[in-house]
Amino acid sequence: MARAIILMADSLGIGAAPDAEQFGDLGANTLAHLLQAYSEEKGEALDLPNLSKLGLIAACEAAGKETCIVAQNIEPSAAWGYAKELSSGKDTPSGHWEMAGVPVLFDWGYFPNTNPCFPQEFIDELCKRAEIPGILGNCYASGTTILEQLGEEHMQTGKPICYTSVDSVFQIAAHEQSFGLDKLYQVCEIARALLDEMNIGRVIARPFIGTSSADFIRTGNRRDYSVLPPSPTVLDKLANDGGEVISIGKIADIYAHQGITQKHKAPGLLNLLAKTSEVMDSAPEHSLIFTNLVDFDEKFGHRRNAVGYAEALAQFDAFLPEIIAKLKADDLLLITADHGCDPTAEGTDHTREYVPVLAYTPVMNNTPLGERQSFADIGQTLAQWFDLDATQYGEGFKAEIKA
Ligand SMILES: O=P(O)(O)O[C@H]1O[C@H](CO)[C@@H](O)[C@H]1O
Ligand SMILES: [Mn+2]
Ligand SMILES: [Mn+2]
Repeated sequence: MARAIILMADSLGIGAAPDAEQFGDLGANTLAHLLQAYSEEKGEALDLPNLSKLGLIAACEAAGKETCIVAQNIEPSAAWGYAKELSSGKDTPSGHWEMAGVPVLFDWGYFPNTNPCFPQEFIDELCKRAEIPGILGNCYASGTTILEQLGEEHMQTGKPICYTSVDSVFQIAAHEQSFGLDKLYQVCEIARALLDEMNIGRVIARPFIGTSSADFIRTGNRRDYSVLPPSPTVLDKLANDGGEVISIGKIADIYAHQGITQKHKAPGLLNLLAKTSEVMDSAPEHSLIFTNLVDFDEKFGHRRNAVGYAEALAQFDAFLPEIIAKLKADDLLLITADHGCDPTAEGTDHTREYVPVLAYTPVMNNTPLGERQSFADIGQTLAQWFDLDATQYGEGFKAEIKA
């Protein structure tokens, strides 16, 4: 019996994927570029000793073919590699589901980048069923910028702010008090039902508080309404085998609550890490602790805040010894990402990148894992780790790391 802990660093890409050009992402490299921006602004290199020891810098330099500016580049004492994505999109569910053994090989529905961008019949039906007087937005937008532009009008009119991006998403922002959180969730559920036939991956509730465009701020009550993964993931396999699948943060929402046996939420990077550490004390054998570290993406990647991203990464690095110290002999620690979000790229969208595949266990062979052909190699490795039936996709690497 064994356990596994996945720390999903949301958006920590490590170099443009071979198909990046098709996504307009030639030259993207989230990690290398945030390190560069940090050293330019601060006049000194960021120190990531623990991530470096786990092979993050080695993986980035191998995948992205760019030098990473770090204070010390320590020889890895873990298994490290990098993976490219088979799925057709560079969105969160695609990256996650592929990592759990189910790549998204169909095309999601997307809204056109026009103004307005949503079909009128859909909006009419949404307003009728939700009993709302209309919508604001109806365009591609950054979720924080659109609050500054339309938040006050929303409070005056009661019309929710609806927007999208290059991802397959329909996002609804509304004020927690003036519109009401429950009402926002209801509108999202109605939208979810209407958007299934358009194959839209997620409807996302984006509640916010504040009194004017000067102080609007999004709250932790975000909720994602995802379609179901197209087939059972390794999470379902483990849960069906009597294992515990413990979601920390957004994981349960991303997997549409499939194959999850326990859920914990916590606000912000350090609280998510602290919750992970706490859960490690009690999680039984045959359990997966799966944590999504969303701040990297939401607070820094999409906001194109490279220095903030770097500082958050240093906080993550500093927390790692506590997690590593709690690992038992048969525990597997995996660190990876679901896509890139290069904070130095144009626009505010994700970037199509390689992701790190870092694996550590107290009793192991330290070995380079090389270029992995799919994120699904992680799911297959988990299937091996927990003695489950093999997943359809992915090459597992348990034999390479197990001493
Ligand atoms: O700008 P915000 O609202 O953070 O939106 C981002 O969050 C969405 C879901 O991850 C992405 O599609 C991206 O557009
Ligand atoms: Mn993500
Ligand atoms: Mn994102």
